[in-house]
Amino acid sequence: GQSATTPSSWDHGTARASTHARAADDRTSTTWSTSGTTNEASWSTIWPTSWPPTRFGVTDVLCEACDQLGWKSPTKIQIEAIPVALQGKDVIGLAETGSGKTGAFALLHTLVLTPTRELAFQISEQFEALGSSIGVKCGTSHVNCHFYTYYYLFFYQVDKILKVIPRERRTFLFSATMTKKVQKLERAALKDPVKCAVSTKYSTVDKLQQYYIFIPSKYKDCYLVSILNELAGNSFIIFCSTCNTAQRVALLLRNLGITAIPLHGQMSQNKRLGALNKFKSKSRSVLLATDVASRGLDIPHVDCVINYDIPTHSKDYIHRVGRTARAGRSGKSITFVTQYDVELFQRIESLIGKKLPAFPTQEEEVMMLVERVSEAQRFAKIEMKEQGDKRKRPKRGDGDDDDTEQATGVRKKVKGGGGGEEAWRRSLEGGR
Ligand SMILES: Nc1ncnc2c1ncn2[C@@H]1O[C@H](COP(=O)(O)OP(=O)(O)OP(=O)(O)O)[C@@H](O)[C@H]1O
Repeated sequence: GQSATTPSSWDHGTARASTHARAADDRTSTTWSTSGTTNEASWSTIWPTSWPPTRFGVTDVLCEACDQLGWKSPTKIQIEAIPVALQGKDVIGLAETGSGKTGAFALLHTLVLTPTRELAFQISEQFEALGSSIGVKCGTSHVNCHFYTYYYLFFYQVDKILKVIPRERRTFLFSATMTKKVQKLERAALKDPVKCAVSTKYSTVDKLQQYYIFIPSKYKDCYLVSILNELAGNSFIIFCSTCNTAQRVALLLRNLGITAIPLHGQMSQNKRLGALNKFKSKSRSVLLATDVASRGLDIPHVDCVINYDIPTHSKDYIHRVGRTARAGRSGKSITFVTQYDVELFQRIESLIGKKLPAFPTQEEEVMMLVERVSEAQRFAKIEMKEQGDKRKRPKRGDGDDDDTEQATGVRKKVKGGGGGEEAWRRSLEGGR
C-alpha cells in the first residue's frame, strides 16, 4: 500500500488518530495547507485499509494516483469529510472555493450531480486522474443508474434522479456557499447528515485581493480594455450577465487584437468545451463567460476575475471570484460597479463581511481609449448582426457560426493610429 515515490505520505500503516480531532479544532481556519510540515495528516488517517471493499482494490491505486497528482496530504475538507463518509453517514461539506471538495468526493464511489456540463467533464477528468474509468452522461432524460457506474447530471434534474437511484444510499453534498437551494436539496436528499464545515458560511479566500471600480455604465468597455492593457500577460475570466454581452465583448476585444474567447449557454456543447480547452491550454488568455463558468471550474492559472456585470445574486459573487486564488495561490478580482449597481454591491460587501478597496485607475488615460473602443464596438455590433443573420439562415457546413474565432475579418478594419497605436496593441498582445 505504499507509493514508491513518497512513502511517508502514503503509508497506510501510520494512522494518527489525533489528526481528525485536530482538524475539527481548526474548523474555522481558512488556511490552505497540504504540505507535510503544516498539515501533518496522512491519507492513511482518513482512509483505512478496510475501505473501499477489496474487490475494487482501489486503495493502493488511489494512493499512487494522489502521489502522481502531487497531493501530499489531504486538505482540511478532505480530512473532515472522508472519514465521516466512510462511517456510512451522509455528509454536507462546506468549504471555500478551491479547497479540494471535488477531491473529497472523487475519492469515494459516487454518483455526481453538477450544475453545468463543463463542471461534469472537469470532474470526470479528476476521477480519471485518480484511476477511475467513468461514463459522463449529461442532461439525459433516461436516467439509467447502475450503482457502481458514475454519471454526471444536472441540479435541475435532481428530482428525477432522486426517484431512480437506490433509496438505501449515502449522499454527499458539497458547496462553497450554503444557499437556500442547497438547503432544499439537503432536506430532499440527505438523511441525518453530518455537517463538515471548514469555512464560515460565505467566506472568500484570504489570498484573493478583491477590488471594485466605480464607473459610469457607458464607459465599461473602455475601463475593461484599460485594465486588460495594464495587467497584460495575465489570464482573465470576465463574467457577463448575458450570453449576448459575453459574445459582444469577446468580439470587441478581438477587434482590438486581444485573444478573447466566449463561453456561454448559447454556444453548442462542442464549442463550449473547445473554448474552455483553448483557455485551459493558455492559447487564449481572456475568457468571456456567463455564470455557466462561475461554479466549480478549476483552472489553476487564472490570475484575475473581472465582474464586467455585477452578479445579481450576491452568492454568485463568491463562486465567480473563486475561479482565481485556488489551492493556496493568490489572485485578483475586480468588480465593475455602475450607477445602477450600488445596492447590489453593498449587498455583496455585507455578505462577505468585508469593505473592498477601489482599484486604482487613471481616468484621463482610460478616456484616451474612447475613440478606438467606440470603433471596435461598432464593428462588434456589425459582427453580432451578421452572426444573428447566419443563424436564421439554414445551416451549411459544420455550423461553426457561434464562435468569434471565425469573426476576425473586421478586426483588420480597425484603423491603426501610427506607432503609438501599434505599440499599445503589441503591449496588449504581450503574453497572449
Ligand atoms: N489533497 C490535495 N493536495 C493538493 N492539491 C489538491 C488536493 N485536493 C485537491 N487538490 C487540488 O486543488 C485544486 C482545487 O480543488 P477543487 O477543484 O476540488 O476545489 P473545490 O473546493 O471543489 O472548489 P469549488 O468550490 O470552486 O468547486 C484542484 O486543482 C485539485 O487538483
